[in-house]
Amino acid sequence: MDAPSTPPGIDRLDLDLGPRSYPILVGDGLIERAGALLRDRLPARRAFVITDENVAPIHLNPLLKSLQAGGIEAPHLILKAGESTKCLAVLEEVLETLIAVRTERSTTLIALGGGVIGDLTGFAAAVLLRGVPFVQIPTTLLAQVDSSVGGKTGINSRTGKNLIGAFHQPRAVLADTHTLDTLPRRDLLAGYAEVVKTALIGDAPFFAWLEANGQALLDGDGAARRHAVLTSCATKARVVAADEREAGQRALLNLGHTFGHALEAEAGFDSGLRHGEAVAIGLVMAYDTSVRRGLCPPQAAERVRAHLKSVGLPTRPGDIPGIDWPGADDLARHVAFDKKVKDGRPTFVLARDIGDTFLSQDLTPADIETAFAG
Ligand SMILES: NC(=O)c1ccc[n+]([C@@H]2O[C@H](COP(=O)([O-])OP(=O)(O)OC[C@H]3O[C@@H](n4cnc5c(N)ncnc54)[C@H](O)[C@@H]3O)[C@@H](O)[C@H]2O)c1
Ligand SMILES: O=C(O)C(=O)C[C@@H](O)[C@H](O)[C@H](O)COP(=O)(O)O
Ligand SMILES: [Zn+2]
Repeated sequence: MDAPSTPPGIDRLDLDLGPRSYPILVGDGLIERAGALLRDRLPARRAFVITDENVAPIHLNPLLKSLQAGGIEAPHLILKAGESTKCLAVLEEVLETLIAVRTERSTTLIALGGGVIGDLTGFAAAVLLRGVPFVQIPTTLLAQVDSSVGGKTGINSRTGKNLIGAFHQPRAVLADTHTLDTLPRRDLLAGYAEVVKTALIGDAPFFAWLEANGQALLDGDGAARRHAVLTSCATKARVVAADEREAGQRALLNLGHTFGHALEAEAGFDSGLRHGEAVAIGLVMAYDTSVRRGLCPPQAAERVRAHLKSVGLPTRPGDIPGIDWPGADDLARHVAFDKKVKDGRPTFVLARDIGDTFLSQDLTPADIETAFAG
């Protein structure tokens, strides 16, 4: 993609993937400027916006107005909000709608919403007509710092998280940091867990920065939010550029996720448990397990737990009200469905310290069950 100069007030990063490279634009008010920012980046001035019932009343009209002003024709579809939307039945509804309105190969799908809408829309774009372009307009902290970047798209199977999907990179990411002002606190916090994860995998100074500034970020400090979004996207872009399809080191971005995905699946995708909450608990499990195996100093695990707790994130399954958890043995068995299982053995991301993580196939079934038992 060409690299036209970035308009004032907007920060730009680039995910470098040769012909599939794309810009990540971060700033306040990007939705109102989307038409101007996208008009010369799309293969045709034809798009289709997919969003959800919570985002639509707040952010859809400004986007449609802006697209129209940019000469981009864009019908839209509004889906039910929440994790249970990331499923085959809704994917079918989306695809049949897109086919019925005669979507062409040069029509760009626009995902306006959080990670659920981004993952589902991206996957629809990957398979419709064997692939159409798509753009991410992430409206949650989680989507701005993580899910909109990197091209992992997909849905949940009845059994497990993201088990049906494809790598399909967006043409551009427009992260409008103003949208975070309307995000419910619980979802803001859930997104913050992925920021912490990003720091923990390889950036100890960023973790220290979060210990000092995380609360301000959560309380609405615009400069802190922008710094966190840019730092997280820069790390993610670097990791993905080096290993787009997770042949190796990209799996570090899965820190806490093997535990977290088992929690999400066993709780049920309609339980209300947020992905970021499961990741927060999974981060603690990964650090505690690393301590138990003698790999990591206990002070590092304590810092992780203390920081997550201090901002109000859960650190144990029991911290989430209203979920009837299965036993640790059932949770441990769920790990067999993880996409990182190789030769029948699960791969975990373990830690040597804050900002120092590595992949391991050495955990025993007993280690895993102990982790879930807490
Ligand atoms: N593809 C990836 O690399 C990747 C990375 C991390 C997470 N994920 C996936 O992302 C999903 C979680 O994403 P999420 O946390 O954004 O959840 P989400 O998409 O369900 O959004 C959270 C809630 O916030 C509402 N919302 C969104 N933006 C809003 C706004 N600006 N104002 C008011 N309400 C708003 C939504 O309607 C929803 O109710 C999970 O399915 C997870 O597996 C994917
Ligand atoms: O982009 C990645 O790579 C990640 O692992 C980011 C994760 O935060 C994200 O939850 C992702 O969807 C997990 O991917 P999965 O392959 O474990 O389903
Ligand atoms: Zn995640």
